[in-house]
Amino acid sequence: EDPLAILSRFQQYLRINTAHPNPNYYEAADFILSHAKSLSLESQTLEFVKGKPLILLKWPGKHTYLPSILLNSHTDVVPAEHHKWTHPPFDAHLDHNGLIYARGSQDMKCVGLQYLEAIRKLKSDGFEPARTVYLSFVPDEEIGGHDGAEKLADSETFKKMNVGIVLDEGLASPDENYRVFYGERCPWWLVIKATGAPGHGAKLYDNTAMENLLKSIESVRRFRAAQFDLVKAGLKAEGEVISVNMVFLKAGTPSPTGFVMNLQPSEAEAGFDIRVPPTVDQASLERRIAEEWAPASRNMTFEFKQKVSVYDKFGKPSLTVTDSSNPWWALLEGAVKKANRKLGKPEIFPASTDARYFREQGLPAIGFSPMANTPILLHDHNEFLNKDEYLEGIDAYKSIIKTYASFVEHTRDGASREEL
Ligand SMILES: CSCC[C@H](NC=O)C(=O)O
Ligand SMILES: [Zn+2]
Ligand SMILES: [Zn+2]
Repeated sequence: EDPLAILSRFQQYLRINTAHPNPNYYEAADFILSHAKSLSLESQTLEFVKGKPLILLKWPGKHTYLPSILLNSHTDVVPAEHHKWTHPPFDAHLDHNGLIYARGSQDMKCVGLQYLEAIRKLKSDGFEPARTVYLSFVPDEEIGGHDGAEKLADSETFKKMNVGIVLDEGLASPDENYRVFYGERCPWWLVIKATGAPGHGAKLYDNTAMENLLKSIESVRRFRAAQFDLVKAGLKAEGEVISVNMVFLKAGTPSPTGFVMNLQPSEAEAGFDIRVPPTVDQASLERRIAEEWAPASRNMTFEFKQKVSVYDKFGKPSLTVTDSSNPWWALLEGAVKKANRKLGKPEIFPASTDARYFREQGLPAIGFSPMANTPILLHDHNEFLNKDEYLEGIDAYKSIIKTYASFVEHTRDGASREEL
């Protein structure tokens, strides 16, 4: 097929404005459904929450008893500051260097459509899957996924799908190897609050709210620096340390001209975006927060706006095993190799994706977006993807989907289930 036709379908998807806070979900749904129809895939629109359609597509496999493959992607994108872009973020402009500029070109409309294009190619080759392949196009990932992937993973529909492996998004790779993720850090959004006696701005006294809060901030900063040093020294990867970033400070007594300057306030608070690797002992971080960052002895309290457990529902760290006990790894590696590409060392995703809802269920989930030789531009201005990288990604998925969908587990005596 003419690559321009393939690229023009990608551009069409990118031109649908699904940015928060008002994503045009129905237009995206119609677009995906029309593709599904042209590919003769079974389709279903699930609306767990009104106005937020989730599209589920099915390519039935020959062996319905085998666990299925789920290819997940989110249809929403983060907002863009239009005037700061070289090309408008929803034009999907293809420039003379072959770069397609658009919000969602990396995160992650590329992947959603690459799945479909790969299936289009496999179908035209006459390939028939042994395992059922599902595709989910979910809303709301960028705002937490609660009305999207989380509801899907908790649903009866999902149980019936008998999913055995999930593929979801990864990150672009500046070098020639694709990046691949076996887990992700858990978001803990912490608010700490200090109280203290108010008093005259000229008076030095102990236990003010500001002083109490500052002691905590100093303690958090020391911890942050120590974690960051491990990364700077090359001892740990970004996803292997706990990140803590202060995201707001709130204190002071407002006045018509700003803040009252000679009054020490009785309350002060700060917010932190903390990301916790699933390899971390959760209880010890909880103790640190309660004893060092917000100790009651210093008149401090704390609250989590969000706190995702590092453990799955069976109490195990929410990580997908990367050794030989998980055949999907070797299969992925082999399939990527067949497409003449290589995978980097498995990493922990530094932020959050919908994959956590599937790992939470105890399922293996792999984060992977086939973008090599590409700067990491997700959520940035001028997000772009090279057209050839996009097209090669389709071939990578073609190989992966073919490999995964043909995989028939072998029993210990070497006979496949099919033969038994
Ligand atoms: C934790 S809910 C928000 C999810 C968001 N995901 C992508 O950026 C993130 O901040 O990681
Ligand atoms: Zn994403
Ligand atoms: Zn994102």
